[in-house]
Amino acid sequence: MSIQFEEPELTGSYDIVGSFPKSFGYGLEEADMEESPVSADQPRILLMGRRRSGKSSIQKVVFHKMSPNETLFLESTNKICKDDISSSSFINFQIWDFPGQVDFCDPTFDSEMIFNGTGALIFVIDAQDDYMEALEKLQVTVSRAYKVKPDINFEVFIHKVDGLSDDHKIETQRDIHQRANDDLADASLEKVHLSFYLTSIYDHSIFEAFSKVVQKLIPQLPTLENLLNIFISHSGIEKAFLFDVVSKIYIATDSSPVDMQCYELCCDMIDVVIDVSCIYGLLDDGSGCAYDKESLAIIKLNNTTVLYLKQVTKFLALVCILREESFERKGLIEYNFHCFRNAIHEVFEVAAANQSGVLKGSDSSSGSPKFAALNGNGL
Ligand SMILES: Nc1nc2c(ncn2[C@@H]2O[C@H](COP(=O)(O)OP(=O)(O)OP(=O)(O)O)[C@@H](O)[C@H]2O)c(=O)[nH]1
Repeated sequence: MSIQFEEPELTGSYDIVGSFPKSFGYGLEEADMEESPVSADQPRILLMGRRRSGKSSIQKVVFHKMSPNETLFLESTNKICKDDISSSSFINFQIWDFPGQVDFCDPTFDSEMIFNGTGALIFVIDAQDDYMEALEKLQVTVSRAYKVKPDINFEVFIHKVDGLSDDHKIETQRDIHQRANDDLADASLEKVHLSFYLTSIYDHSIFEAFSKVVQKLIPQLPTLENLLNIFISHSGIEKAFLFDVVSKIYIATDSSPVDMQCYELCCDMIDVVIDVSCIYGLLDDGSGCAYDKESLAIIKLNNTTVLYLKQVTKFLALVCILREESFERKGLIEYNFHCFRNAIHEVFEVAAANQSGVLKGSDSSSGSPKFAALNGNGL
């Protein structure tokens, strides 16, 4: 495998002890750009479930780069932990990690306040344990939340599946799916939709699942997918992901199916780029950014595949997979990337303007970007 990096002057100060830099050092040139896909009052993603089901581990591994083995030493959570990740991530949500023993009958539990600002409720079930009690708790939790805010997305993580055989995983998912929906029907809540995911912190499944949860909360998702589709079809690219760099959650991808191996390859590429930048890209005094608007990396694999990463905004990166022969038209890809990047900026500028009540004129995202076609003609 040959690795070719094009990393112009990366500067910044980082603590690189086995984790992502805390001060990510985003380029000041974009500091004034509002990237939030959601309103300023920050909707929440709640992590609920029984004790020791793995809630804090999920939050630490996905958003704080904790290694899965370190989660063995996490102490039990005994009060609601509110984590605001918006300063380092595109994802402008608060993650609220609930203690497993939370009691809905407790008068101090203010369900109105807790569920009202909630976008998604993730209920974590330990698949290695007896899940009957967890299912009871799921039903009570969903009933409570649905009463307060019926449009919450209810997401069920069937977690710790690393300990299960493939057959056992499928059987467990089928059983939990069936029982959970039966319980809701018994409570006359058959119209509530639950989504199920098989997850583990020991592989990329937790990132994939979180990606899907977050995507449902991004109002601009159809526009982003559309832009990615146009970009790849005009550039000879096989697959493209728009990544939140700090969490490795993909906030959008083109409409071709997601292959887990491709996703893992792209996640690994982000790790390599940021690690190399942190180690070799900073100035001697430790100042600068590990990831800025010049960040670009190209990795050629020994199977005629090329990985291409480029900065889109201070939190987002486009990571593409393409064939070596398509990469011969590098100029075309770069030109189309430029159009794509501008379009993404417009999408979020319009979103920010809408949030602040200032509507942009006809030069908004509704105008389609002028991508060049594979034969080189403008569209
Ligand atoms: N095998 C396996 N173990 C996991 C996984 N996720 C978490 N764990 C382990 O599960 C245990 C409990 O994890 P926590 O994250 O503390 O669980 P919690 O739900 O936050 O627990 P409370 O704070 O008590 O509610 C830890 O020992 C983790 O290492 C997983 O995907 N696979």
